[in-house]
Parts: sequence; C-alpha cells; structure tokens
Amino acid sequence: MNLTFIGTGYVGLVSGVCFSEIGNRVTCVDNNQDKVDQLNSGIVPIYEPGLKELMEKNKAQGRLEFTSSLSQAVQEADVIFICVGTPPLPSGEADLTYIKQVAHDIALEMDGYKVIVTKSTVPVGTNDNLKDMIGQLTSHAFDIVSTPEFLREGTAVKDTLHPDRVIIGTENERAAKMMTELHKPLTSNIITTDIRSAEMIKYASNAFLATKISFINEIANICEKVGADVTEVAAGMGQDRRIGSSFLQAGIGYGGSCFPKDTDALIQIAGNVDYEFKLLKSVVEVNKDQRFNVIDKLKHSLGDLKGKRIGIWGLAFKPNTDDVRDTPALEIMESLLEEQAVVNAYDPVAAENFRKGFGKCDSVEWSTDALAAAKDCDALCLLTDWEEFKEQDLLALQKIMKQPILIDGRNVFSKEQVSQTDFQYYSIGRPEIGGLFPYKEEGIVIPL
Ligand SMILES: NC(=O)C1=CN([C@@H]2O[C@H](COP(=O)(O)OP(=O)(O)OC[C@H]3O[C@@H](n4cnc5c(N)ncnc54)[C@H](O)[C@@H]3O)[C@@H](O)[C@H]2O)C=CC1
Ligand SMILES: O=C(O)[C@H]1O[C@H](OP(=O)(O)OP(=O)(O)OC[C@H]2O[C@@H](n3ccc(=O)[nH]c3=O)[C@H](O)[C@@H]2O)[C@H](O)[C@@H](O)[C@@H]1O
Repeated sequence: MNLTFIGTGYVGLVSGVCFSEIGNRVTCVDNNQDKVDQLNSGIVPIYEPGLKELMEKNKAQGRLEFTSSLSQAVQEADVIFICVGTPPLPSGEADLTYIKQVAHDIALEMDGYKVIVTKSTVPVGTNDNLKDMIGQLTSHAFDIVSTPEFLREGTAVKDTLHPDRVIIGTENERAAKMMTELHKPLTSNIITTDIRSAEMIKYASNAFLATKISFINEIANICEKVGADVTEVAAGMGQDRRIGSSFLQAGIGYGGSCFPKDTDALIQIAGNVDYEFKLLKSVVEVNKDQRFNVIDKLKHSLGDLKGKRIGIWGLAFKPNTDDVRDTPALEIMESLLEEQAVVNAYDPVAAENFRKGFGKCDSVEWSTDALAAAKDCDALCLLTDWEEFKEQDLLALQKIMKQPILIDGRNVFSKEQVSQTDFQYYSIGRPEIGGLFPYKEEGIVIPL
C-alpha cells in the first residue's frame, strides 16, 4: 500500500520506517524543513536503537522517502497517518492545534478516497470532530480511523514490528478491512472497535501503567519504614498472572512525553463530563512527590546541601533514549541548584537535549563520562538506569569521590555489590540495602 505519515517525531518516524520494512511504499512528511533535510541526508534526529539501520535499508530500496510537501504525499497515499504532537496545555488538556492544522491541510489536498488514521493520542471525541471538519472542506470520500500507538521509546522499533496488539477504531467496514490487511504482517492480535473506545483504550492503558508505577512507589516508601524489600515484594506480586510482573519497578517516578501528559489529559477528559477521577489524581500527586525522594535522601546524609558537590548520573527520563521531556532529572536538578549545591551531570546521550531545554544550565558542570561526573563529589545520584551505570565498578567509584554517598534512584545495584564497599548507599524501598528510614534505626515498633 502507499502510506503517508505526517509528523516525523517518534511515532511518525518509527512507524513510517517499520511499515516500509514490511513492504509498503512510505512517505514521511514534516513541516520542519531542517528535520526533513536531516532525514534525507541519513541523520536520524532521535536516538532510537536499530532505527538508523532500518531507515537506510528501506531508503536504499526505494520504499521510504521524506518530504516537507504535503500535497503530493496526500494525493499518492491510500492511507494517511496523522502523527503530530498533542502536547499539554497549561490546563492539562491536550493541545489539538497541530492535529486540526494537519486535518485541514489534508482536506484541501485530497483528490480521491482516503483512509485518514489518527495515531496521535487524542481525547475521546476528537476523531468525530475531525470527520466533521474534513467533511466540510472536501467533497471527496474518506473514512476516519483511530489507531492509537503503544510504542515505547528505546524499544520503539521492536514494539512496532511486534506489537502486543493493534487497536483499530472505525465505523466503516472498508477502512477496517484495509487497516487489518495492513497490520496483519505485524500481529494476528488485531482488535477492531468503535472510534471512541479506541481513543479511550490509549488513555486508559497509559493511565493504568502510570497507576502501577505510583502504586509500587508508595509500597516502596512503606517498605522503607517497615523493613521490607520492594523488589522482593514486586517479584512476589508479579507471579500472580492477574497482576503481572511488568511496571512494578520502584524508583523516582515516571517521566517522559506521555505518562505525565496523558494522565493530566484523562483527568481533564473526565472533568469535562463532570467526573472527578480521584484515583488518577492521586497517581499524579504520588509521582510528583516521588522525584523529591532523592533530595530527601541527600539531605538525610549530607544535611545542608549548600556548596556540596553532587554528581548526577542520567538525565533522560529512561534509558536508551535522548528524550528529556518531563524527565525527573529536571526537577531534581532545579531543587539542587535552589539549595545552592554544585552539580556535575552526565548522560550517555541526553545531555545536549537537556541543556537545550533547561534554563539554568550555566551553573551546571557537564562531564563526558560517568567517572568524571562523580569525581570529588560529596554524593552521587543515579537517576536513569542506563546499562553503562550498572556496569560501573563501585570500588573504583568510591575511590574518586570525596565522600562515598550513593543515592540509587533506580535500584540498580545489588546488596552484594554495595556490601563490598564503604558506600553510604540509599536506594528506593530496600531499607536493608540502603533506605532513608532504616526501620531498625527508627525503632518503629510493630505491634504483635
Ligand atoms: N513519543 C512516544 O513514544 C509516543 C507518542 N505518542 C503520541 O503520538 C503523538 C506524536 O508524538 P511524538 O512522535 O513524540 O511527537 P513529536 O512532538 O516528537 O513530533 C511531532 C512532529 O510533527 C511535526 N509536525 C507538527 N505539525 C505538523 C504539520 N502541520 N505538518 C507536518 N508535520 C508537523 C513536528 O515538526 C514534529 O516533528 C502524540 O500525540 C503522542 O502523545 C503515542 C505513543 C508513543
Ligand atoms: O504513549 C506513549 O508515549 C507511550 O508511553 C509509555 O512509553 P514511554 O514513555 O516511552 O516509556 P515507559 O517504558 O513506559 O516508561 C515511562 C516512565 O516510567 C518509568 N517506569 C517504567 C516502568 C516501571 O516499572 N517503573 C518506572 O518508573 C520509566 O523510568 C519512565 O520514566 C508506554 O509504555 C507506551 O506503551 C506508550 O505508547
């Protein structure tokens, strides 16, 4: 099939490349000419393992191209995917400006029947509105489909080529058939449903995953007080197939371009129909607090942070990405600077993006390797669980630090590794290995 993807962010670019890989003829459109030029000269503007190789292969085989010209891309396409951003407005609601602009532009360029698919995450009812809007602007036939995207950054290629499921929301049989055929090479688990349910499946999925994370983080905080180990608890819980073992990794909370934005948006979607989503509001609140766990632990070990040298390992919101949108590192860094600590930061790939988006970078020192960031530090905070950090030799690390204090915000190191060192080690929800309120120290009495 001839496919056009509008927007070459994570979703448009990865989907475009992967759909060309399975034999379709794909055009990716972006109105950012710089991005298009980069893509045409073989530069992938995002860090995503495996993407560059696949992109080059499919470009060379003539199945994949990039352009800023919408008109030809729309006219040549059987199916047009809208993949532009839906960032949060100050109210938390999704900003649909880019979506509406693209829908308007598609309508004006159409020259025959098209299937128009929304891959961007949009509030329930948006696709119905797009249908009305496009219908008023064109006399050509078209069908609207909601096919929400579930890829994760860092594993986006694998997630796209081997999805758990594909959701196809449409009211039209012809469009459902075309979309089913298109996705068949990826999975047999294709679920067709109505448009509004498809839109809701996306928000509900992200909100549920965020809920799992906040839940386990609260369990971790309680574990620190009662002397249990959250990793043991999560492993035990995860063996129940009804619960499942994924997304039970305690840490400093979720970040990224989607969980924070989509949980806020779902709270607004509910609010707009006069429903207070109490549970999700708490999930968001717990997540905001969890970031400061690191600061609490630093203060517990160092007291006043003024003038103290703090190393930061990891700026990306998770490993294997250079995305720093809503990364916990942002607020942690801000807090440290407010406390007048001296900060030295390192991330294997995300430092440049972080510097671009963070206003107070002048007062931050930057290192080009992990050990340099830790050198002479009073304490080191691990904020992103990059493989590179897991592989560090703690004894060597200890030697170059001024004080051996390690705040492991992602529970990367084991008891065995830490016990061979002199580190004052704090993790999340593992008080026997290193927590904020070791239950023995606090002398909490649990009544029998
Ligand atoms: N980033 C992710 O991992 C995932 C994102 N999503 C959703 O997918 C949507 C897109 O997300 P990202 O790819 O992260 O977005 P992004 O913000 O990284 O990229 C959007 C792209 O669209 C382009 N664009 C904007 N207006 C345009 C126009 N009128 N014509 C052509 N191009 C235009 C921009 O230049 C930009 O390159 C969002 O709704 C997001 O919530 C869903 C699942 C995963
Ligand atoms: O809508 C989206 O954009 C995407 O959002 C998430 O994907 P992503 O944000 O790329 O990353 P995740 O792997 O879900 O991690 C999100 C955050 O949660 C944190 N996390 C994740 C899992 C866990 O157990 N604990 C935990 O703290 C990560 O460190 C990270 O900060 C979803 O997993 C995707 O299915 C979805 O398509």
